[in-house]
Amino acid sequence: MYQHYVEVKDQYPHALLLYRVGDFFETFFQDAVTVSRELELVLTSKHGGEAGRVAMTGVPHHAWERYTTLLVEKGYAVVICDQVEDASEAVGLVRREVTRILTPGTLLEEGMLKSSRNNYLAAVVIAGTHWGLAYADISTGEFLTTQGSDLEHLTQELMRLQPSEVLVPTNAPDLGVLLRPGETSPHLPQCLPPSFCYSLRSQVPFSQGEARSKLLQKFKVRSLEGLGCDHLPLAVRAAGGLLEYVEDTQKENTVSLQRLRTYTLTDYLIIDHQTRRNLEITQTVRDGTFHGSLLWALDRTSTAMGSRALRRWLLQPLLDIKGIRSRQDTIQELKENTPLRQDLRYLLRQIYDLERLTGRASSGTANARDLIALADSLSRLPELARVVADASSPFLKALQKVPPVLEELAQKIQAHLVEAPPIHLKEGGLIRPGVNVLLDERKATVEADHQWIANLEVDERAKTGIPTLKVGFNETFGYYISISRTKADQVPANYIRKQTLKNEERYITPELKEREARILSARDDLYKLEYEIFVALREEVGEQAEAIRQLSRAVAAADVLCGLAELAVQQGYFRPEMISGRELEIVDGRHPVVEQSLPAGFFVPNSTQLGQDSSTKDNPDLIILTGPNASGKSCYLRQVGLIQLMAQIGSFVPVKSAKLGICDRIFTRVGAVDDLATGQSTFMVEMNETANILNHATSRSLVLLDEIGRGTATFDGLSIAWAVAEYLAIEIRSRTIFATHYHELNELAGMLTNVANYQVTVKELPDQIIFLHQVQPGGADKSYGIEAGRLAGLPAVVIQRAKQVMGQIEKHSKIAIGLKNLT
Ligand SMILES: Nc1ncnc2c1ncn2[C@@H]1O[C@H](COP(=O)(O)OP(=O)(O)OP(=O)(O)O)[C@@H](O)[C@H]1O
Repeated sequence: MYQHYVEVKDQYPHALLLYRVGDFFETFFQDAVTVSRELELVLTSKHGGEAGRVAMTGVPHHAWERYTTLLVEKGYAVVICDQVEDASEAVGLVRREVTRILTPGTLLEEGMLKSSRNNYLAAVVIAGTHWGLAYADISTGEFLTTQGSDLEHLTQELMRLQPSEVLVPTNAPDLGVLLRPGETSPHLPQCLPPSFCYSLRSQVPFSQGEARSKLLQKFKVRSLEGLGCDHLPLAVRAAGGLLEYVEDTQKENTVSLQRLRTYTLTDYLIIDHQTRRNLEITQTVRDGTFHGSLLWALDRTSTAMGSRALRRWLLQPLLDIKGIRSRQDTIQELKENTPLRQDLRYLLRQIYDLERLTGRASSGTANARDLIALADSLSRLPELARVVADASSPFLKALQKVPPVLEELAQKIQAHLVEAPPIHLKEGGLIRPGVNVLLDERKATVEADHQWIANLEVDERAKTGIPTLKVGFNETFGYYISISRTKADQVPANYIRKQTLKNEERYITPELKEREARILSARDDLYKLEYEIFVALREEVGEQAEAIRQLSRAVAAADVLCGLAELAVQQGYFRPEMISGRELEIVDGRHPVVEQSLPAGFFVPNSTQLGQDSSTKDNPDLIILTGPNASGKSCYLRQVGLIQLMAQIGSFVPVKSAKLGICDRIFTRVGAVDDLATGQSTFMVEMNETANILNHATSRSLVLLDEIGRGTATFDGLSIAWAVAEYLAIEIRSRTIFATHYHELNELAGMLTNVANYQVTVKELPDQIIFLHQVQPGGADKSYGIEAGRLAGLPAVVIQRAKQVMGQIEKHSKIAIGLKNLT
């Protein structure tokens, strides 16, 4: 056995090998040490012949999923080598084979996945500054590919996807290594962010020829034109290499991936990683929690599929007005029609994760409970179709027809499987009576046998006169007759003693043993047939995978929109008018997350006007926003960004009314945090982010700047802030809100027609400042910084001195800047 173990282990030197021995999955040698350390399990050792004492750590076979999940979460690849024949039937060593390779990106099992987010496996191919990226979620079947020519975009796309594992073809000698987050290798291209798991793979499957033929073969097409990637060699190489890896790791499970879809980054609103972080779209900046994020505030979905879809939409808002409007139409219909919305939500809540259940069915890992859940969900779809029968909006119409084949499939599953089947598939109890004649016969035989055993107990009690006599069964001895030791002298002569326990003696009789052989083989035949019927049923589901998934996608989208409609009703959101121009007009906007964290009515709404074609002071391109600390500048900035982003996923927004031009990108630069991980100072992070904005923003972008130039000397900082504001207003003409404590920037408005000053107002009382949180035209003339210091408890002498110093500075410094092109 050890020899076989070592042979298998040699093929997977970089993975942990879980090797089935009896009721355990064992690990040996160094793997045992690692597993014992990582899972805090006892490390034992056993004599292993020539190998001497062998370290081992085992986990019970029925709990392998739980333990494997923990190992995979810690960034290990795990190889499962299972027994593939019945130990009792084996001649010599039980045959074992690798049945599954689990890596972070190739999970299917329910307990290993998070229901509200996709689990992406990605593959990258880099050639100079050009790159190809493919990604798939094998649990839901999504499979996409793209290509680009700027490595920065590759990084941004990976940050959007947050893949669990990234495949990288290399010439590394140690192929097969899985680098855990933070681990480095000289073979990993520099541009790849260190926060992911990387699998170093051979170049071969990622070569043009191999990858291409893999895709052609998988999707049964003659050319890649239909998949949209014929002209994108790097995208093809990434997709082909990814496909090969999936097949390699899934072994006998065939994964049904949807048809490969090619996409372009410029099809979507671009939000870079910093902006996604700053706008707290999926997690908060402060502590990285979901609670307090935009997704948290917006998610009113009823299904896991809807929840995943909403996350995808928020990370990839649209540019296409038509697409946005058809989402809006659906929300509008659902918002206006309360009974429709409520009925739909009620039914959606009864639909399980069809996408992943289908994935497990088609890969052969679904159990009977999965199929029951799938059938129950499918059988809700006709009801769903009836509820939306009169609906007129696009996403509801998509639910109006359920292919009859799916209805029939649901009925068939329900007719075949018992209502509450066991988890194990090979121990019977799955199939209803009346499904299969042979099965019913076998059941009758097994039942007759049970009856025979029950009668035997009664008969033997009568024969022997021992009322406590029992017939029992265990896996080692089979059936036996148990008699308490005190009655042992009354045992008939034909009883053969088999085992002596503390209080009982166990016997067999030739008659019982003969019958036992029949009973056990009848039972095995029954279980086998039940399993075969189940597998055939599961395969039938697998054949309909594409149809089920197509409908699941429609259900997920309707769920997202229904949730957004519910949100719009609960929170008083309205439909923004989406236009192709540059105008951004928000009347009484609110911050969607802060508003929900405050008591009702406490949030102060504020309006915004930016970017009309003929810019005036009322409709500037750039707003300089001043106001004391904690008055609400950051909140206002983010509010505008979030409203624009929500509008571009098709959602209604927290406003009284809004007219919003489509943005190509949203940029933010918000309060600097030291990026210790990359060894950059606060100021350098700030400058990098600002450079990125100035190099990429267009007149269609929305730029939100919260302080620039704070991390350096005042005059340096002010000078940079001035030059940046001027460049944005004159050269780029993006729509910009620039929050700052440098009041000098207010002078810009006097020189440029497309710049306006706004301030967040406060009310000053003798010993306190009241924050009104109202944004009004005009620049603040005072920064209240010293006042804030006093309120925070700085000693009175320090405050006094600070006022003196400020007076001096104000007296001596007279800044006259003027405009770049006017000087
Ligand atoms: N419109 C509003 N209505 C009600 N409360 C608000 C509003 N805007 C901001 N707040 C509250 O004020 C607090 C401070 O806001 P914010 O952080 O935006 O201030 P700031 O002006 O950016 O401060 P600093 O200059 O110190 O960064 C927020 O936590 C929020 O609770």
